[in-house]
Amino acid sequence: METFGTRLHRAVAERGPLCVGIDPHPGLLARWGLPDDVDGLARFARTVAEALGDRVAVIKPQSAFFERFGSRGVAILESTIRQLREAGSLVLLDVKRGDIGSTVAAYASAYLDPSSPLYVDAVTASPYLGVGSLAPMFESAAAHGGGVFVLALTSNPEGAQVQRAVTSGGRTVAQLVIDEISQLNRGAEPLGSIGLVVGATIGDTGHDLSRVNGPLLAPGLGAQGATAADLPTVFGSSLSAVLPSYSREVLNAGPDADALRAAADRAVADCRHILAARH
Ligand SMILES: O=c1ccn([C@@H]2O[C@H](COP(=O)(O)O)[C@@H](O)[C@H]2O)c(=O)[nH]1
Repeated sequence: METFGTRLHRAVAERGPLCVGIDPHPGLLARWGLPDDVDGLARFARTVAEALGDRVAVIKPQSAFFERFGSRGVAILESTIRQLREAGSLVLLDVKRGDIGSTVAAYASAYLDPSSPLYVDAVTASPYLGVGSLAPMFESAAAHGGGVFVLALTSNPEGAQVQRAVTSGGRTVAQLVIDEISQLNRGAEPLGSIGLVVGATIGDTGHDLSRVNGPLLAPGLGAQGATAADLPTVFGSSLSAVLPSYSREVLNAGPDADALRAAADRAVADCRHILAARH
């Protein structure tokens, strides 16, 4: 079975280095002329999947915007995931789950087991109950060719308070997370399947990402103020592993499918140019 790292490496080679988020904010629904209800959600998600599912490497539905409509919203999330997978994009579900290990095992069944209705290629996970508590997700990912992106240095300004706190061993919390994930990816070719989330907004991280050997998801581009030109400062010599992620910047171009495609094409061109320059 192919690993997620291998599948991601191929998808990026074929479609370009880009992740587009599906974040149906109430303001975006209004901008698209859609009602802020389940029907509006369904039309929004279907439009993005139809426009981008066959051309963007990774699509990242933000679970919160589906969950806010309860079980009907989750049903739309399920059908959106199916539609995206059928169209050929890898689906990264942004759920940022984390808990004690026995509960993480249930999250692993929900998202990384192919028999689940919410089965996706990869999920985001929070390490703040200890990186080891996420082991059931890592094991399930390994068993089924899935991936996990663990929060390390997030794009929001509040994150630093926790992530840059210094542990008893002298490393920051973020560096501890980075080092543990680096261990999990050791020796993987062409890329490990356990990634990290590192915001494109944060400037020079002051952290060592050189041994991660896994994908580095970079949210914060566009609406949060970062641009592709910021990526070299943030990622330095690890630039080749970066998966740039945009949500509102691309979604603002909708609902016209051609305009959505053009916005995604612009984003991928900007990123490809910057990432290629530093290889
Ligand atoms: O550090 C992080 C981790 C996750 N996110 C998520 O990414 C998108 C960003 O949306 P934009 O519209 O491109 O700002 C959103 O779903 C966040 O929850 C992040 O921004 N930062």
